[in-house]
Formats: sequence, structure tokens, C-alpha cells
Amino acid sequence: MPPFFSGPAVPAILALADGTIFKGISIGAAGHTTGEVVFNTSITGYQEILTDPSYSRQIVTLTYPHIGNYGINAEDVEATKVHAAGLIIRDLPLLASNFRSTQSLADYLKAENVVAIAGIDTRKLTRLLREKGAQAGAILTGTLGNEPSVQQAIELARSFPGLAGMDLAKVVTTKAPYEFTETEWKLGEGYGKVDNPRFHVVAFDYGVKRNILRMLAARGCKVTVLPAQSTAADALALNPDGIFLANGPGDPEPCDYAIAATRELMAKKIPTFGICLGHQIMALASGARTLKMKFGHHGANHPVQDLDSKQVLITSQNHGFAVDAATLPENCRVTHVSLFDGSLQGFARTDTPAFCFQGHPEASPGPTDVSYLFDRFISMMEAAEKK
Ligand SMILES: NC(=O)CC[C@H](N)C(=O)O
Repeated sequence: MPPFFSGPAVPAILALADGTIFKGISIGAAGHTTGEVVFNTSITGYQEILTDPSYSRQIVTLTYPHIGNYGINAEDVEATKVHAAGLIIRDLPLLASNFRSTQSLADYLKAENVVAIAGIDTRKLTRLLREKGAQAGAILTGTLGNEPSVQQAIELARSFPGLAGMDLAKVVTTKAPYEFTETEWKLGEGYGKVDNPRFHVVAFDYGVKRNILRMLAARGCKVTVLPAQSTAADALALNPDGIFLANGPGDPEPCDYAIAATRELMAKKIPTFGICLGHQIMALASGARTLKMKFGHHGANHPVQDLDSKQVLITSQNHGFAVDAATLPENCRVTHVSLFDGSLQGFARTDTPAFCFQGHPEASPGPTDVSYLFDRFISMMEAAEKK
């Protein structure tokens, strides 16, 4: 290993459930963590990835080799804390450089109590995950001069039961409703605020990323964010112009409360927009099925085709479950397809103003090719207003 870390290095081990061991150094909190190990191919955005609630109970390995280059920048987080269960990287740079940076990645990981490992052959790890599929894993740190136990690391990895059947939306969601009116951040200006909002959107928080709420606010929406287990009646009591179904972690299938509320709200023909877990919930509420993917889609360079315009969009993705397109009922029209593997990326209901997207149109930090879906949601609320 080339030197990439100043000062004495604390050894750490990454173990996979299949018994594979990787040795590296600890760059975060001391202790251990377990979760599903997934790879993300984004070149930038480690802060947005770490704080995306959809990564709850997942240990993320980043294929880009230098992580931490631009330090920690307060405006770039997607939630109040780190949600990823751990971080695996190749190389932590000696210097972090950005005019906004206030902290190094390693100091941040320690402060957030996140176990993380560097010095890992992330290309080998990614190949393994691609061949065998995402699998349970553990990171275990040692002490100065003492390696942690390989056997203990493997046992920890095998103790993680997997994400299938796990309802995590109700774990990460807000405990109480709140209003959101902050618009996107601009250099020299900071965040704006929506003045005289045109629409009132009620968002079901299954693990929402802040940039989604900002993009709604930037288009003239006042957003009321509700806890995941809120009912359709809770939403209706707020007299919404539109309903938003957020992204979120875990398996969509056990989220029966969300499926029931969505079904009821769509039956009332209220404009509804779902992203990622929200897309999967809309599919389940429409009568389709979801499945667990082999290693999922996690990255910022995934080509997706809009079947209406025929345009190919470069998109941001983060999902390990998918909607089985073959199970979509007749009142669902496929609108978007992944050009990586042909899997379903979006559909629209034909009998009610509702549509959804599997990837991340808010794409923080980018690319922004699919942001037009937010405008589509606004047009839908406009059309409903005129009726
Ligand atoms: N980003 C998300 O909303 C992810 C949805 C779901 N947890 C999945 O892994 O497929």
C-alpha cells in the first residue's frame, strides 16, 4: 500500500459473509459495524451519499479511488446525520481542499460515530459484489499495533440478516410533521425561501433527501413533511394540492401503511409524484410487485431512456429493489427504462394524475438531466387547479 495517511494507523478489517477478508486502516470511529455492502460509482458526492437516508443499514464502497478531497461542507449534506452504516474507500487524501470546507472526512466520520476503512482494493471488492451480488459484511477496527480478529469480523458479517423484508422507512422518518420552505443554495446568496407559495405539497417522509424538498420549494411549493406512518386522512386534513412520496431505505414490500395511504390518495385523484422508494410504493399500491436486485444501481452515470421523448438521460441512482415491470397492471404506462439492464425506471398511471421515477431526479450532486420531472409534477397540480 502506498502511504496515504499521516500519523500512526489503526488497523481495520472488512469481512464479507462469503468469508472474504480485506485488511486496511480505520479512518472513522473505533468499533464495528454490519450491513449490506454495496458499491457506488459516483466520482463526487461522498457527503450526499453518506447522509442519504436510503443508505441506512448499507455499508458503501466508493469505486472512485480518492475520497475526501474536498473535505466536509455543511451545505452538501442531505440529512442531519450520516445514515450509511459504514464507508469503504481506497485512498484518503492527505489534504482536503475547498473554500467552504470546515472539517476533514476522517474527523467528520469520527464525530458522526461512523466506522470506516481505507486502503482497500475497491476494484477487487466491486468485482466480487458484481459477480456474487450485494452481500452482508462487517468492518471491525483494532487498536494501534493490534489487528482485529478475522474470525470475529466474519461472524459479525454473517450476523447481518439482509435487507429483504426489512422496513426501515418507519425507522429513519421524521418523528413529527414539519414545514419546509427553503429553496436551493446559490453561491454568494445561500439558501432562498419560497415567497407566496402557489401549491401546498404533502410529502410522506420515508427517508427524504433535502434537495428534493428544496427543488419543490424552488418551484413555488410549500411542503408539509409527514412521518412515514401518517394516514391518507392525515394528509387530506392538510388540503394538499399534491402528494409526494419520498425515497427511503429498506424493502418497500413490508411498508403496508405507506402502500395503503398511497392507494387511498391516488383513488382521490390528487396529483402524486414518487421517487425511488416512493416509486416502489406507488407500484405496490397499483397492484404490481417488487423484487430484490442482484447488486442494484448506485451511481451518477446511469443511462435511462424517456420512452416518450426517446431522449437518453444520464441519471443518479441508488436502489437495491426494483419494480417487476411484468407485473404492472393495465392502468400503468411505462415511461422510463434503464439502458444498463432494461429494468423499469418510471411509470405513470393512466386513470389518475400520478407518476414516479426509480432513480433520483433531484440528483444531489448531479447530473440534473431528469429535473424536468419536478416541472411535470407542477404542471399536474396546475391542471388539477384549473378543473
Ligand atoms: N433510494 C431509495 O429510495 C431506495 C429504495 C429502496 N430502499 C431500494 O433499495 O430499492
